[in-house]
Parts: sequence; structure tokens; C-alpha cells
Amino acid sequence: MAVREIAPGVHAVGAVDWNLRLFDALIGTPQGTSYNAYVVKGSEKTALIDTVDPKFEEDLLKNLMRLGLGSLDYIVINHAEQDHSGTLPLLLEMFPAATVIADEKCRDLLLRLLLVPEERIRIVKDGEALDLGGKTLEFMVTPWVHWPETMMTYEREDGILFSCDLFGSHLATSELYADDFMQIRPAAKRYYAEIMMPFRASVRAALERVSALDLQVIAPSHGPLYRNPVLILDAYAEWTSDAVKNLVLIPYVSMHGSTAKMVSFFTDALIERGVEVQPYDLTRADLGEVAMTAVDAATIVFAAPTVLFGPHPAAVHASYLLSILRPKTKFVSVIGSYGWGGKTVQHLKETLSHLDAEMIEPVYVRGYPGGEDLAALAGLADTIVKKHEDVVPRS
Ligand SMILES: Cc1cc2nc3c(=O)[nH]c(=O)nc-3n(C[C@H](O)[C@H](O)[C@H](O)COP(=O)(O)O)c2cc1C
Repeated sequence: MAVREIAPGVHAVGAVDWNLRLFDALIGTPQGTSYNAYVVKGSEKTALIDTVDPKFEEDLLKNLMRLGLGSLDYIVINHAEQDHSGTLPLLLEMFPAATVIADEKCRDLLLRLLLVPEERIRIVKDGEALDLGGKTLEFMVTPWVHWPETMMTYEREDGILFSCDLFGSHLATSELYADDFMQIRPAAKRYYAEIMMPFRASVRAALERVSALDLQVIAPSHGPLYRNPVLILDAYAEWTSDAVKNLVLIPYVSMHGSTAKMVSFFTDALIERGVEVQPYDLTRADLGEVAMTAVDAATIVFAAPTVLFGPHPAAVHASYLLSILRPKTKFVSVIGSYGWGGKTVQHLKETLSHLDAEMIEPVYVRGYPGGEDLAALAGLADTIVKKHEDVVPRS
């Protein structure tokens, strides 16, 4: 990514990863990503805010050269994850006078993850400020806005918040700003679902602090920047709120069509009752989209057949992933088909019990669903409608 000016003396110097398709060896990134880093140059001192994934160290170094930076006084590390901190060891070699600025927990992680020499790190506390000469950096320690050590940096004079992973999106684009928010929104929501959703309470607390700032620009560490911050702040307020939609998410898998028949009937039954439904066939679904739907869904119903005495492995993977992403879903249930016996329902119930959601009695049937089985599914749809009446505001 070319060097871009955000305000006088403040530049974006990060890199775009156009081709990344899997992040953390776990989540799909169909639109690539970027690793954003920023230079803030005061009249006295110069700071680099975050670095880039080590795969892109050359891009960062070139950008620093293009800015004509002969020296760096500070390298602020908001987050110790290697996609933001990984180039630090090289930078410390190249800029021997630079001091690393980090909070205490980040210091501990930098020592362990990157073997950074302890004497190069200066610890800052929440609310502490660093004067670069006409540019003041204020540090906001926001634990569990992804990892335990996460921090944000606010540049007071220009009203720029370097929010690190908060408000990020995995989106490779040549645009510096997310001016067309509706175009960016799905990528921002996907990022929230995959990265931030497990920490909804901490994110909400951070959101309150951020909303009180005089904000001109939000500059996250992935994806485009926001120079109209209210749009992303409003979206986050909605996603992190307790409100759910009249929506049922159905992740399902079926080998020979019995569970698929149940899903098809159940989907229609919910639609007929005025409930929005989103089924995903787990053999081909993008789990990022499943997670995005889980951001709003009042109910999740897992649908899986029994394979070797337990749930089909595709359902094991997806249910475990959803249980650790911790959506605000209020109700869960299980449907599916078996041949002779096993522990599918117990297994999925146990996994889904990690969500703070009420379990509605599963409908688990032997073989291909007959009339009574379909009636039981219609009953489940009726129950869901009633449950939703209590938690979904009427429009
Ligand atoms: C590889 C394989 C393993 C199976 N293991 C079990 C099992 O351990 N217990 C059981 O009750 N049924 C088992 N079944 C039978 C299926 O659960 C049953 O046929 C079910 O109706 C399949 O649902 P589906 O058509 O949605 O795939 C197995 C089927 C297959 C293909």
C-alpha cells in the first residue's frame, strides 16, 4: 500500500494482503485483508503505531523510507498478535534508539511471543499521554477487546483513534476510507462476528469510551478507515446490544437426505409462521457467513445425522466454533436423524450449553421423517414463534 496522508504529520504506512483467504488458519477472508500501520510525526518526536505481518515487512520498510524517516523514537504496540507486532524485532534492529510503548500485559506477551529485549519496552498505563511536539498520543487500555493486552491510541490534536482490531475488517482495497459504508458493512460485520463477538461485553465498554472522544477518524489495524465514524459506531452499538432478530439460523448436514428433508420442512414451517430463516449446508457453507447470521439470530437450530454414535463431524466443528464465538442467541435446539442409536443429541446439547441460551426440546427421529416427525417439527416451529414473542420487539 502506498503511503497516504491522514492529517498533516500523520500517515498510513501499512500493507495490503490481496490474496489471503484464511486468517489465523481458521477463518475465511474471501476479500483478503490489510495490516495497517501509521506514522505520527510531531515537532520533537516520531512514533510508529503498530507494525505489519512479517510477510509484509518490506512494504512497511519501503513506506518508512518514502516518508524519509531516518529515525524512529517510539513504536507503539497496541496489540501483541503477530499480524501487528511481528515486524517489531526487525524494526528494533533497524532503529536502535526506538523505544517500544506497550501496556503491561502487552509487554509480557512481547517478551514471550517475539523475544523482544525487556529494556527496549516502556510500559504505559491507561490514560497516560505522550507528547511528540504538537501531537499528543493518549493510551486507552482496553483489555479483552480481542486479547487480554489490547490497547488503543488516540491522537488528540487531529481526533484520530488508532483502534487496532476494534472496528477492523478483513478487506483488501485500494481505498483508504470506508466512505461507502453500506459496501463495507458486510466485511465489518463478518470481522465483528469472527473476532470481536466473543468479547461483546468488553467491546461494548470500549464503545462507550470511544463514543465520548472527539473523533474525526477511526483508523483500525485491518481494512479501511472511517472519517465518518458515527456509521461504524452505530453498527457496533447494534451488534453488541442485547437485541436479537426474529431469525432462526439452521446450520445443517445430511448424508442421505433425511435431515435435509427435516430442514426443508422446518424452514417452510418457520417462514409460514412469519419467522426469518437462514439454513446453511455445512458441507459447502462459509463459516464466516454462519457466524455473521449468528450475530442477530434469536435462535440457532443445529441439524445433524448420527455418524459412528455421535454428530456428523461437520456439525461438531461448526457447533464448537459457534459455542466459542458466543453469539447473543437466546434459544437453541437440535434436529436430525439416526439409524440405530448414539449420543448425537447429548453431544450437541453439551456443546451448545456453553451459549447462554435456553435449550428447546430437540426433535431427533429414526430414519426418514414421517408424518409424526413432521408434526413434531411443526410443534418446534410453534414453540419458537412463542419464545420469540418474548424477546423480539414487535415491528
Ligand atoms: C458412515 C455412517 C455412520 C453411521 N453411524 C450411525 C450410528 O453410529 N448410529 C446411528 O444411529 N446411525 C448411524 N448411521 C445411520 C444414519 O444416522 C441414518 O441413516 C440417518 O438417517 C442419516 O441421516 P441423513 O439422511 O440426514 O444423512 C450412520 C450412517 C453412516 C452413513
